[in-house]
Amino acid sequence: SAMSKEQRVLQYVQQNASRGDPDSVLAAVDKFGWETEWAMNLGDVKGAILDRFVKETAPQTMLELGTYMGYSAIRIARLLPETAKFMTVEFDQENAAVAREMIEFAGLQNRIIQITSDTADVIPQLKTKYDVETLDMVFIDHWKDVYVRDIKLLETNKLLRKGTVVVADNIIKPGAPEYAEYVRTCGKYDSTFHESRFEYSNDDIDGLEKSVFRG
Ligand SMILES: Oc1cc(-c2ccc(F)cc2)cc2nccnc12
Ligand SMILES: [Mg+2]
Repeated sequence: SAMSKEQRVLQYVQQNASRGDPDSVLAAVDKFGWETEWAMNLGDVKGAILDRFVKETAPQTMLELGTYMGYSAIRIARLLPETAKFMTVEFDQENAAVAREMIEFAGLQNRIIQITSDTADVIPQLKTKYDVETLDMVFIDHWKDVYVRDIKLLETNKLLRKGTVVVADNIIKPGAPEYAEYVRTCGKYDSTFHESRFEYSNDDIDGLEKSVFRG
């Protein structure tokens, strides 16, 4: 059967990037996104903001909700030391399969623990099954209507500690208003909005919310 868009992106990466070179993989995905087919990766513009947050935080334990094709997992993992523990969770089996190959092509399969499951099932297992004590950083980029459910699950499962940095994509487009309202008003976070551009768009506005848990 014909290839999916995600498989076309993977093929473009395999034919145009250098194996074991994460920056060339990111550049290829971004070139494809700008010039050929839009896709819902974080992209280069918002990606540069996430890079800055990851460098500032230098997390030893990191969690990503929503792997998609693996683009932001590669963005994050390329900045982490060998000793860091980084888990990324994807529910869709086909996207997870593309991500596994993209991460392997980038040579980062030893830096990334890829989990194919529902985040609601994984979060309560992180301490017991994945040997996590608390998380230094979280990147939320899956379905907007489960952002609030999942950050509350992180809280109730005692996975956040004073200073844990939670970054969320798509605050404007498609929008996560309940999430923004929650982190900005519940009193548990110091939250700031970082305006940017929607992925592979010169016109549409989007942005990342950065919320530091007060402990
Ligand atoms: O960055 C994103 C953008 C969109 C999206 C799709 C279609 C539109 F028209 C607008 C926005 C969906 C997303 N789902 C999960 C994670 N990230 C997403
Ligand atoms: Mg997104």
